[in-house]
Amino acid sequence: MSASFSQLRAARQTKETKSLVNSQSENSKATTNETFQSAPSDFNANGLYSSLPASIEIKTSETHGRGLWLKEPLKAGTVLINTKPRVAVLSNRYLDSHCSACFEPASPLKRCTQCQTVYYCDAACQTRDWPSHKNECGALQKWAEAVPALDVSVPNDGVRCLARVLWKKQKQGPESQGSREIDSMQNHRPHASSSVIELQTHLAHSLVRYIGATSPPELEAYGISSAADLVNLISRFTTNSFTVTDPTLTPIGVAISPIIALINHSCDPNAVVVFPHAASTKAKEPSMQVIALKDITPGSEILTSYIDTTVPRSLRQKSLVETYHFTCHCDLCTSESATDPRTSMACPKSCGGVCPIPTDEDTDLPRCLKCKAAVSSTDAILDAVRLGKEALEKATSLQLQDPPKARRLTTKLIEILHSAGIQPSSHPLLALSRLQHTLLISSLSGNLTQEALDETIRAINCSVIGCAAVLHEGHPVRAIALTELAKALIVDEPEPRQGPSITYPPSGPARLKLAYDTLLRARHELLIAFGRENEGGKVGRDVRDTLVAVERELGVWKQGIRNTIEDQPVPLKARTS
Ligand SMILES: C[S@@+](CC[C@H](N)C(=O)[O-])C[C@H]1O[C@@H](n2cnc3c(N)ncnc32)[C@H](O)[C@@H]1O
Repeated sequence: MSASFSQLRAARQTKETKSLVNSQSENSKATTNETFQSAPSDFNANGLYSSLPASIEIKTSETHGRGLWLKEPLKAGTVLINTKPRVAVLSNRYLDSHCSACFEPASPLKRCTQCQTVYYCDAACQTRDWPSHKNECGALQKWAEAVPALDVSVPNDGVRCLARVLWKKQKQGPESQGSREIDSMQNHRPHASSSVIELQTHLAHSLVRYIGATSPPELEAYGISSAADLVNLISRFTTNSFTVTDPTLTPIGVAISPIIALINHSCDPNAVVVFPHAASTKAKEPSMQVIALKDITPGSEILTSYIDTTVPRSLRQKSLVETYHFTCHCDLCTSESATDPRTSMACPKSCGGVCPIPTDEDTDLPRCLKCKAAVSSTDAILDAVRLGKEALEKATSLQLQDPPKARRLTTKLIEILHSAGIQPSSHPLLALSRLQHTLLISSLSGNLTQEALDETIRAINCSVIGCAAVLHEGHPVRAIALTELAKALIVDEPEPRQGPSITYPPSGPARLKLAYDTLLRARHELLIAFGRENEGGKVGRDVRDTLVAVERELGVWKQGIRNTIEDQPVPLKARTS
């Protein structure tokens, strides 16, 4: 079986943004303790959210604002909402490698001859994108002429996305359904800190310059009659935008969907937002879907996660407050369990139990939950965790600029944290493992050695184990990590080891069998993560095809063994008996 590492994708950010990989819980405590009311019927009477499926209704509460609630039971892996983003832009980084209409990577791509900035697969993609690109084309040219340096010759992703919102508003009119849905997205401007206001003001200046408005009356065509209107729009964008991801969850763009933005957050979500890539041979545009991660009962709120839920509660709460201005009261955040796998380490007496990782705030020594042994070497553990966090920050910032350095840093700190007994699901070990796994995949070349391949497999296996402990079955991050493990296991071994396999990963036929079992697990999870009706998205369909090929190979191998056995001379003893 031969596979290549070029198929395995790298560069995924450890940090999730509200988007892709949103996960959630069935009934969070917050929802059970409060009164949620069906939204006034004028939501729909006004024509807002008219594309909401009949199985879903909008309800409101004082603490959460509006949210989406399910009226019918639904199974994990069911598509709850399938919509086109209102606007979407490719990130600057991918403008010359991906088509700006369908967001697919292609080579060769055709460049827009006017702005020379965006690329398309073909004339069909270009024609489809023209209504959105029309204003943008001229604006990009003017921007490039005016800027002082090449590295800022295209405005940032946020400015380009917001400009597309404004051009759409101008075309459809400020009173159109689309414009009103954008205007009714949650706005946190009154709660913004002074540093956020400064940032938003800066963004507002860039936006006005980019769309080419030179006086306030010109902005009225976009439904903007004051500076406050402009900053409100930017504030809504911050709270409600989504990260567009490619099939392996690499962030490649930014999108806005007012309907999907109605979904509230839980750190233990019951649904995820994905860009599954249609089952058709060629996706025409990035479709955005909300998929049930768990079986959901009628009368439950649909909840996704806005943030990376593999990190401990304190970090989750910090990013939710900073970006979304609320404190989460989901089951995961309010439960008192001493055994959060995000903050646990092995028993210091190696009894097989776990204990909480010590913190600076502890007044008593943490103890093993099984044998009650105390963790006495708290200073050494605190040091290891602190170093791990510093290395994670540094390696994350170096991952694009200097990947070998980032790789060395992650490898060193993973070893230190392992020796300190930190569990693979704990922070920052899991984050470092995920980063290392990504970096190792992208570093593999044609001259692959057995050692490098096995090291990569072990690293991916660590992140699979960690993710499985903290993310629900079928979570896209978990499903993709399993897929990458399976794909690494089927790469041809440069020097297969002889004799019985006692170490991980095994070699030879045992490796192929492990690859097959891992592919089966990955397929099961992909069907949930990216939807059964999408056949698990693009990756799910690839895994299905790979499974068929591996089955054939395993069949040949089993047949070969049978033939070999049948070809053996009958033992002498048997002949005489
Ligand atoms: C994307 S919007 C979700 C829809 C929003 N509730 C609305 O009415 O438009 C995100 C905002 O909803 C609120 N929100 C979301 N999840 C919440 C939660 N679990 N608890 C409290 N507020 C929440 C916060 O104000 C957050 O900034």
